[in-house]
Parts: sequence; C-alpha cells; structure tokens
Amino acid sequence: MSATTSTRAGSTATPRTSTALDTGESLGAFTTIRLGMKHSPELREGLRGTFALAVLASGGEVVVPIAVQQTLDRGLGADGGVDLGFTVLMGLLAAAAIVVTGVASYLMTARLFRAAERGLATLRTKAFRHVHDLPLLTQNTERRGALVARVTSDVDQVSQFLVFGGLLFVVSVGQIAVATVVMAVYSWQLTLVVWLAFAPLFLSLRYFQRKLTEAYGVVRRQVGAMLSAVSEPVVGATVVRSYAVADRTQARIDEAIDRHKAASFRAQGFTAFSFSLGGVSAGLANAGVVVVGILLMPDGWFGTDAMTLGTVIAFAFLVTLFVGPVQMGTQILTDAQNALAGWRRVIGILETPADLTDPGADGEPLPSGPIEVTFDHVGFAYPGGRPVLHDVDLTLAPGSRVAVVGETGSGKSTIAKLLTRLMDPSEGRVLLDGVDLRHVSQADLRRSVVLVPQEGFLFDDTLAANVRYGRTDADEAAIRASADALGLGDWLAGLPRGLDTRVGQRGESLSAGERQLVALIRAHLADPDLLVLDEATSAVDPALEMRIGRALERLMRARTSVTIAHRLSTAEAADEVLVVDHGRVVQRGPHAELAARTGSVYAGLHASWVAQQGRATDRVPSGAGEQG
Ligand SMILES: Nc1ncnc2c1ncn2[C@@H]1O[C@H](COP(=O)(O)OP(=O)(O)OP(=O)(O)O)[C@@H](O)[C@H]1O
Repeated sequence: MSATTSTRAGSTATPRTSTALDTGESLGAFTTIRLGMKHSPELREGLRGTFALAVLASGGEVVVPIAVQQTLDRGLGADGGVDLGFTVLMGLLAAAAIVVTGVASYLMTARLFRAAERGLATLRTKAFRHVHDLPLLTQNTERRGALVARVTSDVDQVSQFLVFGGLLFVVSVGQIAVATVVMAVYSWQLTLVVWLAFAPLFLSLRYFQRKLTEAYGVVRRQVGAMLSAVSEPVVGATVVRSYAVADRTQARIDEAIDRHKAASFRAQGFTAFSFSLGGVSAGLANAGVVVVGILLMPDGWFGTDAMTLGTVIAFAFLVTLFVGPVQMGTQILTDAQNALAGWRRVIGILETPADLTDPGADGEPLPSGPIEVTFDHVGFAYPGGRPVLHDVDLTLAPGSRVAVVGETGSGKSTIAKLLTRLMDPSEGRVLLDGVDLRHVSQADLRRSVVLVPQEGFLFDDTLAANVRYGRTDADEAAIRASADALGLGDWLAGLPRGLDTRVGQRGESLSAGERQLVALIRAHLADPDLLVLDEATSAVDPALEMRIGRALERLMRARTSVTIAHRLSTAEAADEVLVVDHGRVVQRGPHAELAARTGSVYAGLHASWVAQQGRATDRVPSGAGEQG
C-alpha cells in the first residue's frame, strides 16, 4: 500500500466476515467454465467460425480412407479391369481433402490461440485489479507468493488448455462420432470390436477424472506454496543474511519444492496410467479389426460377402481416425483437470467480494476544509478474534491536532485503520463531518483522508513518480511547491538528480529518514482535510529528525490530524491526547493536564518516558518492556 493512499475498496460487495480468499475449489467443471467465460467474454467471440473450421478439418480426414477404399474396390479392383479415370478422381479428391484439412486446421488453431490469449489477458488484468480491491485483511492472510501464482502460473495453465484443449476436445468427440458412424456403415461387427477394445478406458474415465481433479487441485496449491517459500526469503534477504539462517530458509524452500514434486508425481501417475490404457486399447482395437476382419472375409470362418480387402484396409485407417481423437480426448481431459484447477483459483479471486461497499456516485459529499471526526460507540474485532476496541465514543474538533498514545497492542493502529476506512467497525459508526464513512464514496474519501504509515512504501521508480502517488496529475512545479511548503526544497535540490533520483526497490537507495520526507511530500501533494499519521519509530540522525519534525508541523497546519504517537514531544505538541488502554479510550485532554493526574495511565507513560530520557531519545514507551 502506498504511503499516502487513503483507502481502497471494491465497487460491488456484500459485507462478510471471513478473511480467506475464495479457493474456488468447490466449483464444478461446468460452473468453472461458465464463470470463466463470463470473466473472459473474448473466449466466446468467433466461436462458431472456429467450430465450423473444426468440422471442416475433421470431415476432410474421413475423406481419405473412403477414397482409399473406393480406389481399391472400384478403381484398381473394378470388375472390368483398372478404372483409371475413377482412380485419378479419387486421388484428386483425397489430395483436395488433405489440403482443405490442413488449411482448416491451421486457421482453427490460429483463431483459438488468439481468442485464448485475448481472453486470458483480460482475466489476468481483472484478477490483478481485484487483488487491490480485496479486503485488507484478506490480502494480509493470503500469502503473497500464492496470490502471484494465481494470476500468473494458474492463468498459464488455463491458456495452454484453452488453446490446445477446449475446442479440440469438442472436435475430438465429434470425430469419434463421425468415425463411429462411418465405421458402422462399413461393418457393424468391426465397429463393435473397436468399441469393446476401448470400453475399459471409457468406463474408467470418470474415476480418473475424480482422482485427477483432486491431484491437480493439490498441485496448483503447491505451486502457490512453492512461490511463497521462494519469494519470502528474497524479500527478507537482509534478515536471512544477517541472522545467517540461509540453511534453514533453504530447507523450507526444498521442502516446498519436494511437496510440489510429490503432488505432481501423483497427478502424473494417474495421467500416465490413463494414457497407457489408451495405448493398450488402441493396440487391441487394431489387432481385433485385422483378425476379425480376416475372419469375416468371404473365405474366413465367419465369411460374409460384404467384407472385402478394401473394407478391411479402409477400416484399419478408420480405426486410426477413431483412436487419434480418443487419445487426444483422454489427454485433453487430463490437461483439463490441471487447467480447471488453475482456472478455479483465478476465478476464486474474482469471486471473493471486496468487503467494503462503495456508494460511488450515490455517496454523500464531504465538505472541504478541516474535518470533524466522530467515533460513535465504535467497537471492533478482527475476524475470528476477540474484540480489540470497545465502545469508543468521542468527537475531535475540526482542525485539531490529536495524538493517540497507548501501550503496544492497545488498539491505536486499529483506530487509524477505521478512520481511513481500511476496515468498517463491527459496532457503531465512524463519522466525518457527521457523514458515516460507509456513505462516502471512495473517490471522495481518498481525496479527503490520507494515511501516512510508519514505513511509507516506495516503488522502484524516480522520486517524482513516487511522490505522484499522492496526486497523479501533479507536475514538477506542484511537487517542488509541496517540497517548499514543507521546508524541504533545499533537501530536494541537494539530491544529485533531484526529482529524477531513483529510489531503488522499496526506496532502499534512500535512508529511512529520507523515505519519510518523500512520504510527507506525497501526503502534502494529496492535500487532504484529514491526515492520519502513524509516527515512525526508527531513529534518524538529529538534523534529519528536526527536518522531519518541521515538515510534519507544516503538513498538519489547517487540517485535522490524528497521529499515532510514539514520541512524547508529539503528544506535548498536540492539542489533545487520546490515551488508549486495552481497546478503550481511558483519558483525553491536553498533555499537561493529563500528565498532572497522578496514578493515571498517561502519567505512567509519561513517567517512564522521563525515566528513559537520559538514556534515549524522546520516545513514548509503546511497550510494557520499555517501561521503567
Ligand atoms: N490483522 C489482525 N488480525 C488479528 N488481530 C489483529 C490484527 N491486527 C491487530 N490485531 C490485534 O488487535 C489488537 C490491537 O492491535 P493494534 O495494532 O491496533 O495495536 P497498537 O496499539 O497499534 O499496537 P502498536 O503500538 O504495537 O502498533 C492487538 O491485540 C493485535 O494483536
């Protein structure tokens, strides 16, 4: 989340309490395909034309064996000697059929490829966007690597299937039907032999499909887990090195890779078995056709006049026309399970509702200027957890500078998240100028309320680009004006490349203090009416500290500001201090007044700070361990 974005929430949503991302695993195959088509309408475009080409391609294939049979029986073996004209005609017909089949197959594949890639690009884009609209808590609970896997590797699986699978499966079924009909016209007995040879495969398909669905569901999950295991130590490389835990980290990665390998082996085992069964069936069918065909010829055991050499040879060709699509179909069904498992997971993202409703254009407008903030009997519990805020009921005057203090885990950040509508309260309401936050459009809220977190996230780009997250249309002059207004113009000018300075990944080319300065310019550029600040705790050198202090001072001018304070100097400078203890606001008032109340929570915090002052900087102790 960027340092100065206020909130993001989805546009359509129903309230929910779960934080888990929909895995989509409960979706049946047809529901998955229906939802997939809904989310990628491009997949349906031109489907009829593609299907017509597929019919043409498979129809053309049947022509060749028929031409061979006709040539053998009525051309080369004609009653009055070789009928050259007929033989040539059949040859030309077969050649034309081969050309038509080739062209139609090429066009069909090209169209399928384009439609699939277009459809999946849309799916990827939608999934990426929706990730941003997901509830904050859901984003936090889902491992980042797994989330990335869903929009990359899972979509790739779908892509491969759609290009080579989807329609080809329908075509294969069509080819099987056509081959069966043509075979039956030649000889119902041999057709029966072929179907009997494939009966075990057909009968076991459902069983294999069930097993494959399960197995590939596990494979896709393990791909996500593996990416998480790899990406986490890359992001946390500094910690891994400084604590020399590379071996332990590697062990975790190895374990994830092993689990993925085991899951893939299991899935591949089923695939290999069904594929070999297909091979055995094909062998049986071919042998059966030749043996039974010969037995059915006029001088065979079950001699019939209808069975000619041409028919047996044509039948052998027709069997390959039957076997080909059956093996293709079996292969596609196998791949389909892998692809469907991936598709389900991507759809799972899209079907996870964003939990914060955005009233959009119907939202109540917020007047501009310093905002009055009201917590109306607010209570909050994280999903599945105990309540962490209880009956917070207070009003903060417009334009006031408020510091929120309290021990670690007391609920300060939760208050900030509710104030910026990163989450909605479980009980009560949060109001800005009397308007319930739930009734304010996201666009309006983003304009009026800005959160500056402790560690403002910087993107690997120039300083100017990072600052523009505050206001996307800001030109350089506006950025410089903001820096000047905060007294940071000379700092900016002192940077070797000024606004074009590249900040590195996560802003690592800047010092912690400099990153804070960037976050402040960003916030100033956004020009909010309510500023919510989570004060940084990291120590910076005294000169920079003073700079930050002065910039903050200017940033807060003429706005309502709520600061989660970790320094006593911040509390001292505030108009009002809110003391949070175990999820309740137990004291409020100016610093001097609160500090004078002996025995109070605030007096305790103050005393421990004073005790520490000799040893450290002016920090409010935010944890029990820090208290004297
Ligand atoms: N995402 C979360 N899921 C579940 N519980 C949470 C979550 N975030 C915070 N909590 C719990 O809510 C309580 C209040 O946390 P909060 O972050 O508001 O405290 P805080 O006063 O800001 O602490 P700190 O000074 O350490 O930042 C804590 O008990 C914490 O464990």
